[in-house]
Amino acid sequence: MASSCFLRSILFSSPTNLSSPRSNSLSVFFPKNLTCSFPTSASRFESFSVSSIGSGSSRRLADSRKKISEVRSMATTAAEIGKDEKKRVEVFDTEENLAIDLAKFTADLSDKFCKERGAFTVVVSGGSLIKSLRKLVESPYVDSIDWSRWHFFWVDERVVPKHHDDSNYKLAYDSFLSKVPIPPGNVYAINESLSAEAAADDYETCLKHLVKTSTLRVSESTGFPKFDLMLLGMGPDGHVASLFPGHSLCNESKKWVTSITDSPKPPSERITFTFPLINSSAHVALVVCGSGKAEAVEAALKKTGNVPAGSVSAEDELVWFLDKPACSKL
Ligand SMILES: O=C1O[C@H](COP(=O)(O)O)[C@@H](O)[C@H](O)[C@H]1O
Repeated sequence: MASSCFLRSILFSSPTNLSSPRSNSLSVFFPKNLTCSFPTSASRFESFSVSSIGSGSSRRLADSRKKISEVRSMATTAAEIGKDEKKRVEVFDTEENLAIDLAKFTADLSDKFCKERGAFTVVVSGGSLIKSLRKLVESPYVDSIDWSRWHFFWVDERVVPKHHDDSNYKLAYDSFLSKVPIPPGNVYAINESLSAEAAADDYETCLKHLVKTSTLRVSESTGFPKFDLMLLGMGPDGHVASLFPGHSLCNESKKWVTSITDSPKPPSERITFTFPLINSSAHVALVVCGSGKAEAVEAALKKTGNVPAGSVSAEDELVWFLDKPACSKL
């Protein structure tokens, strides 16, 4: 059955061309279950240990001219610690470098899935994550990514009009969707004219339709849809999507999409993917910046507290993208 999922036209605008500075990631060691990134050369370590946030040294200026293709190789992944080979943490000296690496990470997955299956299913959160995606709509990615193969979803949405400042659709549209040629029919926004409950059901129906047409894969282990990539932010309280600490929705095990009418963070009415759906994704990136989130990062990664972000997993790969302030408690 076709869903009434609201499909919105996308405007097109010219890409901007910006130089691409390199990124730097450093090692963070945790008691268990993590694979971490660390610098493999003295220059990379020096670059971090001098707290190069906003640094204008000539070395970094020279580095900043290095090609974007070098960025990822410099953030060498290594050192598996513990059992969970699917989880790793990358820490960047600046949010700028994080954004560069996140763009490369996303573009590489886009290439892989477009080649393998002719489609790339991407889910985004709202909030600060969207700003950290800005490098994707710049050169070289804006021209090299096959946007026609993208299918674009939201992990959660506030039940407000699409032009409302609280709308996650508006946030993504203004700084991302309006700048790339994703076919309008591949952008799956909620039908905000419905109640929260009906909008969640409608979105789930939409996903079921996409499973039937094989646009969405299904996880062999869970039976839930398996998105190729989920790009998530985290709130200062450790919430992800609209799954808040202590809320019963965190325990939902059957529904794919559900509604909340008592969100502790306004607006109160929202729809959200459930944990089983989120955790059936092939790849998940959890992107967290700022010292205001350091305690929640600690609680999630060291398992010292019960925060929703600590329950996020992925079938193939979960990567935490952190800036230095966000990992200050680790
Ligand atoms: O309300 C929400 O908050 C979270 C976190 O937002 P941030 O601005 O602190 O990064 C976001 O991931 C979620 O999508 C949004 O609805």
